[in-house]
Amino acid sequence: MQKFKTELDGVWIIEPTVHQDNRGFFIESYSKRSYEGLGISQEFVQDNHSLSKEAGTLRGLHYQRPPYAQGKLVRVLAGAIYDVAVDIRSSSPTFGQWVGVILSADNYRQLWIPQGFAHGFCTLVPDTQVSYKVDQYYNASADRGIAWNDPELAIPWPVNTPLLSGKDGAYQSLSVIDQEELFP
Ligand SMILES: Cc1cn([C@H]2C[C@H](O)[C@@H](COP(=O)(O)OP(=O)(O)O[C@H]3O[C@@H](C)C(=O)[C@@H](O)[C@H]3O)O2)c(=O)[nH]c1=O
Repeated sequence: MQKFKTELDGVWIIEPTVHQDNRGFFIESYSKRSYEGLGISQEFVQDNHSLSKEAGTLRGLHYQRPPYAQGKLVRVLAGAIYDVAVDIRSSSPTFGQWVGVILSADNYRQLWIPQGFAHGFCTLVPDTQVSYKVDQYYNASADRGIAWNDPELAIPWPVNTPLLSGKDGAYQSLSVIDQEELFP
């Protein structure tokens, strides 16, 4: 298992060791001791799993406001996504910057996104299934979002007219969100 830095402090790409044989493959998709060895020692309290039927489905950009902020360990079980983490730590020198990484069932890559980031992804192929562990429970009243097409973020999503939920079509740009709603 290896981890690779991204442009944003705290966000890591993880590549598990893949054991291939004549039947297929085997990976440890999470192991407390191995991830602690990589510096990811959060306790995960919830696992999430979503299916997006169409290519070009965009979910995001989502976060939970403090004190309910979530760290997320994201991977793809089927298909592929362009996965994005946006730094929303008000005191961060990289506030408002983002990283985008392709995660797929074929590359086995995972993205570790700690608390203090908004997260979103766009599917690259039909029937994409995404799974992620989170270190805080879901809290509907703390659920927040940033416009996927915020012109200041200018994220190069793979499609111009993604399939969105009603909620995701209505979020505002990061620059107009109150600092107390973000991460310290
Ligand atoms: C996120 C979440 C949603 N729900 C419910 C609320 C709603 O009825 C339904 C669908 O929720 P959403 O539309 O928010 O699902 P979705 O757009 O897939 O939201 C997810 O997007 C990605 C990018 C993330 O990073 C996640 O943390 C989460 O915000 O599921 C839960 O019960 N538990 C949860 O943890």
